[in-house]
Amino acid sequence: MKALAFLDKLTKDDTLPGLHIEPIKGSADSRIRTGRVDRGYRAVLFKLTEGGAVTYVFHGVYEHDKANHLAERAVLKTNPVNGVTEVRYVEPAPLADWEKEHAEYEAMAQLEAEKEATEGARDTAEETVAAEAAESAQAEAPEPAEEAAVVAKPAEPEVPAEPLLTRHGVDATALAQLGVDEALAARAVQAHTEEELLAVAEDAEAEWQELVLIALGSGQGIDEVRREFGLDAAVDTTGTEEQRILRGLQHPAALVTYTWIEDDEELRRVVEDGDFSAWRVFLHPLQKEFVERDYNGPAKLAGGAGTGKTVVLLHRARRLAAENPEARILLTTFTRNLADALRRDLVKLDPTVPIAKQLGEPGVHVTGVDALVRAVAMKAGRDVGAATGTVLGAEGYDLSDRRDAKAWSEAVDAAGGDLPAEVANETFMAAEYAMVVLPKRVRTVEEYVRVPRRGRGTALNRKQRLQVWKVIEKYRAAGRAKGALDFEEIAAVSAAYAQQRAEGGGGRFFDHVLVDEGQDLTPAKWQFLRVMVEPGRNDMFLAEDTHQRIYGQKVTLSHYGIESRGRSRRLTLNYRTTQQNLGWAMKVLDGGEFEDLDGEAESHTEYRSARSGPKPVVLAARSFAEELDAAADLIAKWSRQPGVKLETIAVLVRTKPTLTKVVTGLAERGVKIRAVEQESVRAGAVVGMTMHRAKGTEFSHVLLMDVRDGALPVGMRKANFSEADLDDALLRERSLLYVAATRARDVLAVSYHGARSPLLG
Ligand SMILES: Nc1ncnc2c1ncn2[C@@H]1O[C@H](COP(=O)(O)OP(=O)(O)OP(=O)(O)O)[C@@H](O)[C@H]1O
Repeated sequence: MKALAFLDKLTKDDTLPGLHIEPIKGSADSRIRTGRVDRGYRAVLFKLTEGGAVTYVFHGVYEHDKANHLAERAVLKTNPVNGVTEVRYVEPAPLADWEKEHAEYEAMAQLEAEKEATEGARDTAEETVAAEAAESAQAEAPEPAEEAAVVAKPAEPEVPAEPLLTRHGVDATALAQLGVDEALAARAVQAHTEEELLAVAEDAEAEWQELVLIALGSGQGIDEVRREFGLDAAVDTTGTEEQRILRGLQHPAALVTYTWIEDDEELRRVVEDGDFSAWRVFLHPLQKEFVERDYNGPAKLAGGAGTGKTVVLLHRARRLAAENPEARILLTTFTRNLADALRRDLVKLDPTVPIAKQLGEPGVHVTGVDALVRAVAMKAGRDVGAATGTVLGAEGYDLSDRRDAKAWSEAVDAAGGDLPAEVANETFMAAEYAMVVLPKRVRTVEEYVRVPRRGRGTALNRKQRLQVWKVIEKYRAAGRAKGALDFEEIAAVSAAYAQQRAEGGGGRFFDHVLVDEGQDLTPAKWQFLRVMVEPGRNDMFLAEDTHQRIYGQKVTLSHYGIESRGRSRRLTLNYRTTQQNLGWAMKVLDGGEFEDLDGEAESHTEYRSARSGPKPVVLAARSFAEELDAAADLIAKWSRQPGVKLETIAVLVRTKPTLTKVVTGLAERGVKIRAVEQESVRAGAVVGMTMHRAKGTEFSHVLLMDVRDGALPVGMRKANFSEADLDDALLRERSLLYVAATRARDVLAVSYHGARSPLLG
């Protein structure tokens, strides 16, 4: 906070007396300056003067003596191989210590910030300040949790004979050609395991070098890394040193560390917020590319949990809105809670982004996809008849009436026949309807016996198809009698209406469509989103993580008219959680087979984090009461740690009834906990949530409870499931545990009583 106030004053006037900007005698770089942040801490900066303009490069805030120690040795220069501007030290220094103190300072500043009022309006900046990312207090590695009652620790993997980078075909020469420091490269090529490489990478003085090593260690090809970080361009050596340094600060690799605070409005916002949320300012080069690039058709961004897919969508929405204030931009996702979070974060990113409240208004319209489907259906009004005719072969539905949950089993009973149990059940029928019948607009038995059933795991012969259609007819007849539609039907009807409206010259509802959590959408919803926008430049941008599919069936977009192949890329660096938590979560995925929305096999082995922390703890108990005791103790311990607020601790469980029991049980043991369902998280209590509700959220400490055999995977009536439906249901349970585990930023713990869940391996 104080660092931000310092930066703010500096952009106004660097001669302000309170700043005490001073050179250091005998410093290795004559540009170095230190400035007063408060009694005990000083900022370290470089002052560049070029063509009469002054630019400060903000290096960080340190305790007084360390600041001087650093300032004596730090040198700002460009990397001779690639031109990236970096800070180097004339002699190796114990950076880790300084960083620790830096983080302590941030934690202290955070506490003080709570007491202090934020400063008011700002004047226009005269200088430009390139600010280095301030390590946030939350990035501080917490104390390892004590491993009480631990029964299961992950087995230590065997160390392979060949070093990690050698196995990926990378040697010291290749690293030198990228511009990685010789000493760092020499150590990196010796690392045998990912953990060792991560430890080496953490010592990199330049952040881009750390990220490059992590990317190469995860198996990313060297050419791809070179392209991603802009290391393939020829170095421009013209001009003065000052000019080269300024140019090197604009390099894609430098922009992971430096940003330009020229825009006073931007700085004011960051200062007033009292937190320098890195995601608002610093993007990974690949994230930046996704924000800025134009695509001639639907583009897809895949990526593991916490790789910043949502961050990219928010920046992209803002970019599109800034480029064309008249543009109608849809930012949508699966649930209302997630849409609310997207809206909040978009406003946080930039309160000047126009938010469209009504369908058809210019600006960014942020809404859950079901709400949008209904809004479009309501718009259709009387015109909806033609659309229901196209989809269902009948008219006269009331769009506000929903089907009830038992409708499928009633239809199965009413149709009779001798279908095998694994077909004659609600799960199979609802999926057949959503995956084949509705998206293919099947209205008659003749159409149904001929329709391709691509992607459906269970084959049906002609006789079985006739019988399945009987069930579907019963289902439709019951709906018609009530005039009611289910969620999928209304999406298909709204899609048909929007299509007919566009074909009749009525135009589209949006100019750009951005979708988060795409893996959870059904075919009818994809078809609906497809017709919201005219095919063409920047029409659709989709973010997905197939490993996080926890609803519905696997969808291949090209089957439903959305062709993103050739415009698909993947983010692999996890910004949210530690390597230890991520490693644990990825092990959960090991037993499953996954395909993305392009129908390509998706692996999770490339996901990495640059952060380190304690290993996840698994607590075993003999009874539910004992599990609650252990959980209450653990939460009490977490909440006593400095800086940990209750609402940053979450307890996640598989089902709503378990949530009720856990919240009651923990409250009886003195834990201040609140169950959170539709509403958003409020301060002052530990958060209890179902794992489904936790999708898209994050907490510093996460405890997954009741992860026992019989509770996760949740009990299924297995006899009634076809093999394919059972496999898919189990895959979703696996994904759910992965989603839940990847909500933890710093500390993850898992508990169960009785026998552990088979998903724990
Ligand atoms: N470039 C960045 N710099 C710093 N932090 C970042 C960056 N990108 C993302 N983050 C942070 O990482 C976390 C995860 O980001 P985000 O929610 O966008 O990821 P996601 O891929 O959508 O995750 P999930 O699929 O798990 O919901 C957030 O706390 C976000 O602020």
